[in-house]
Amino acid sequence: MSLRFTKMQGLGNDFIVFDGVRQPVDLDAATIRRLADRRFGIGCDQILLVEPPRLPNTDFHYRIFNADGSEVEQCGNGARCFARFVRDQGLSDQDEIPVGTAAGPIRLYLEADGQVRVDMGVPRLTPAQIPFLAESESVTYALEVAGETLTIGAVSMGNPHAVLLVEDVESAPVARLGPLIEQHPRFPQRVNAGFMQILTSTQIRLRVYERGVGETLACGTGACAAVVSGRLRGLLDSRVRVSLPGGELTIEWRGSSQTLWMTGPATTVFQGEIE
Ligand SMILES: N[C@H](CCC[C@H](N)C(=O)O)C(=O)O
Repeated sequence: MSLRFTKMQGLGNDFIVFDGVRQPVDLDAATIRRLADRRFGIGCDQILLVEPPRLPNTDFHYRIFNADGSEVEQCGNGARCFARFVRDQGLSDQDEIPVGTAAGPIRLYLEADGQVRVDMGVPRLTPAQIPFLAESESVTYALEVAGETLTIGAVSMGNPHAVLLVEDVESAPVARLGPLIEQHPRFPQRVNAGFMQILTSTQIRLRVYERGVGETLACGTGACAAVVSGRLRGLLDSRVRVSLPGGELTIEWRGSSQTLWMTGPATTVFQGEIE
């Protein structure tokens, strides 16, 4: 069976996007791993699948698979590429696109300048919502990792994130601590690990070791989670520029039960067909 696909990227976080509305797409974990492989397959961080709507008042359903084959609840850079894809493929002619995900509905807005703005919903902070094993909700938690006691924030944007403060992202021990945090037993669904350097109250630098992938050039939900954690710690304002290795996102969050907004680019790289 041959499948048409579109290769896309958001700040270097790259995706294979399949139209599951006009062609039947059935992806098992082994197929996903092979498609995502950068030598034996097409190569990507995540696979995005566009499907007919499942939730009321949505135009599409949005499924996300990590390169390791795991299906996950949310992907921020992918959401922006999703909006660009459905417009460019003629699946939608709207500038505002309500989309259902495993984490609930989000709304995508195609902006005049080509950027995409996403209503990412309200951050989830209780241990049960992350999920994270902790006695009670706290702004930060102590996490024992390889004999060290780390101070982390724990935030869900539908998918789980642990956020550490570091002095300098360049020298942060991402390769050493990333996998240890990702697999930590207190995160029963594993976790994405963000390493945040606060530059000012309106600008941070961030590197993310992503669950199911490893370090990526950018992580949209990771940027959201980092700003939430920084703001809860009293270190960040409500509008923050997040500089990731692959480029910059703008995150806006007014705190508590307010919705969080992410704005950034979405780029089509090439289209193809694969057996
Ligand atoms: N690795 C993430 C999914 C992709 C998130 C990231 N690519 C983004 O832009 O939000 C997880 O397992 O929850």
